[in-house]
Amino acid sequence: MRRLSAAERARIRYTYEECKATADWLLKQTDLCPLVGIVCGSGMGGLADMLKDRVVFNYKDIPNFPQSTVHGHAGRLVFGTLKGRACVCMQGRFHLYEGYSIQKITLPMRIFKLLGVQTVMLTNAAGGLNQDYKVGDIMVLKDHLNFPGLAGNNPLVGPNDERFGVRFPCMSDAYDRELQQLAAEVGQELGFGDFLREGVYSVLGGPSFETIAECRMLSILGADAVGMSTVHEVVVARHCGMRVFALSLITNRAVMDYDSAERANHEEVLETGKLRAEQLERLITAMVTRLEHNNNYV
Ligand SMILES: O=P(O)(O)O[C@H]1O[C@H](CO)[C@@H](O)[C@H]1O
Ligand code: HPA
Repeated sequence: MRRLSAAERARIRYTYEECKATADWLLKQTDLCPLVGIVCGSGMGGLADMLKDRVVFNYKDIPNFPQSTVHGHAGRLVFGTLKGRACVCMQGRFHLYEGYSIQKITLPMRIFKLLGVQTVMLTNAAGGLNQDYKVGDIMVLKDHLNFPGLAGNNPLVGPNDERFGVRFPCMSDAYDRELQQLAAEVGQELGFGDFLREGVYSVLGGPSFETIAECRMLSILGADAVGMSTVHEVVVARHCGMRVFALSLITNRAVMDYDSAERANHEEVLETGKLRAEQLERLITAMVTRLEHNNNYV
């Protein structure tokens, strides 16, 4: 992991004007006006490679942007086209456990909004809690359990700028139902029915993986998968009015049994990402293509 400077750590949030300056800086250097923003989960950075006519920015060169510190998150913002549709893709996301503030790890969502993005497609690697899930399943998120948020760590804590959104945003419609339906249709057409699921994602702070008792608790509470990301981005994306689609690649089975010899580890997470890379790319591409054919979707 790269060491963070004291100044990088200290900064908590950015103003509307600072976010706008970052978005304008990016827009000045590309002719593309992306309507779709994609976030690559751990080991899923290959999704960014499917873009054509790419303009690539390293996070370290983007004003106000944090830096990626996690293996499997390259740290590049990639503009490009997917079947003619202008997209922007985060090849690497930020997590709470990297030491950034929750406002800072979600800054890219506000930059997406100011770039003109209308639909955000988030991906993540997650541990499967649902006993029916297998490693390699793709779970479309229909809802979440926001544990940091329930404990007061919500990215919208602090002064609210109405130019982004309202003080008290609704979250009962966080995951766009039409986009969930679209994923189901496209998944069937691609022959992915056997490994496409829908479920509830629970987010914890990490970076330690869960104990057996924690996994059992999450399962009892209705979670189908567990991870350390995505939900914070969803809250900020919804606050500023973007439509959200999210999926989890089940990279490992959460350990629920004291007799189990399984141990969660990041290497397995990255390996599973590689195994399903092609199907993930096909699903996202087909969905984006369908967005293009129906303006109601964006
Ligand atoms: O959620 P993404 O970024 O895919 O990463 C997941 O993979 C890492 C653990 O292996 C954690 O960061 C977890 O959140
Ligand atoms: N727990 C938390 N985060 C994860 C996991 C897990 O089992 N797998 C991938 N990300």
